[in-house]
Amino acid sequence: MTARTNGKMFIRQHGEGPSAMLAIGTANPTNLLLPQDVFADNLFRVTKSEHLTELKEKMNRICQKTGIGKRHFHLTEETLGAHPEFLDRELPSLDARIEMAATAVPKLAQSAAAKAIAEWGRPATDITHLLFSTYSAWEAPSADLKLATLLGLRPTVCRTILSLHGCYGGGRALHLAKELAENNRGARVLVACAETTLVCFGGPDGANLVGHALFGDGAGAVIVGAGPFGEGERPLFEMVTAMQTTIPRTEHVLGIDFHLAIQVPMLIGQNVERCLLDAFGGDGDAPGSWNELFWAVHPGGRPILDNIDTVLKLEPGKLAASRHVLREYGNMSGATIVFVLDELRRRRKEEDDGGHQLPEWGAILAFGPGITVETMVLRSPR
Ligand SMILES: CC(C)(COP(=O)(O)OP(=O)(O)OC[C@H]1O[C@@H](n2cnc3c(N)ncnc32)[C@H](O)[C@@H]1OP(=O)(O)O)[C@@H](O)C(=O)NCCC(=O)NCCSC(=O)CC(=O)O
Repeated sequence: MTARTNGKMFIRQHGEGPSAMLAIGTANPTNLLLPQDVFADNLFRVTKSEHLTELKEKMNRICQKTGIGKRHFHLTEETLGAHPEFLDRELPSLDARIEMAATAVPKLAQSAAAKAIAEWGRPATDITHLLFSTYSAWEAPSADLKLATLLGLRPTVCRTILSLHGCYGGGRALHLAKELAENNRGARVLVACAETTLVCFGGPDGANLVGHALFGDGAGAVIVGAGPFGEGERPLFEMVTAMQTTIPRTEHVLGIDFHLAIQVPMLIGQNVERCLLDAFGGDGDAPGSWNELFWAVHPGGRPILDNIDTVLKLEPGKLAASRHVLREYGNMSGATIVFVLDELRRRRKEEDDGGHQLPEWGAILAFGPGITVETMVLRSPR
């Protein structure tokens, strides 16, 4: 676009697409690290629910099947002791949760973002846009301003907060960052995602066991930019195309509380291939076998990954980065996909150093309430 105003020529230039991820950082709260095999004991003890023996047995059965080894949490037994209202749904607890999250969530995001910025190697003041995705912080001015201040971003940084997207928030933020970077020459977009379960935490009941067994706390950050790339900037994954799909008539099966309908893994399994074909621009342009790709899939739960393996006929190990993140951290909602991308690039580097032939093309799949699927086609620069 070119326009002439007061004799001055304004030219809006586009970046040289496609955009790319230039650096990745992750962080977890250090307050509490719980192995999954003691999670039920801990939960029922700290919530004074040990008399609910059948529920606890069921919790143990569920925990064993999650594919999770451990998770990090902001909330500790000590904090819960000071907030008995977090355990009793009859008592008002929203103000206390909001106040706690207002500090904890931007700080967690800061830890991840500082690592991404350090890897990127340029000053934080070179960031032009901030996209902060979280379901865990509700206040105004919003948590993106706090994060920008903590990081020392410049006053003209364009901030946007993405709220309540849940587990597809990371995918949505990356998708939006791609569009911003490609449409604004020189833009460097900081994507930050941070989630903490303290906003949904409650005493165990018949409906929230699976949520308790799956979710953990964490933050991820990615720097996204399009060419021309500066000295020292190294594209990790090119972001080639991106799509969002809402699966019709599934709006009631997933919410940002701990209630997850039992059909979720099946519904995702039934729909991912169509989303992928659309993202690749139709059946003719998709790879002959999905095994030709590398994969970054949101590990919403073990059966979700199992179903994707089955419907896409993936070879064992194709979802290894997702299974690793699920095992080490659990489901950290929108932040999880950044952990998967980080693990994926680590594994690819190791395999490359070992002389293995690596797939050039890949895909991101992230899911959340809606049911919404964010799909992105990636390419790894040679
Ligand atoms: C809960 C599981 C670990 C159980 O593993 P399996 O299904 O292999 O085992 P299973 O069939 O023997 O089930 C064990 C027990 O869990 C119960 N069970 C299974 N799924 C359930 C659900 N969604 N809600 C309530 N109970 C459930 C079964 O009835 C059974 O109870 P009993 O033992 O009494 O017979 C797994 O199904 C799982 O991870 N499900 C969650 C997947 C999911 O919806 N993820 C989306 C997360 S949300 C997300 O990522 C996006 C977002 O939030 O935005």
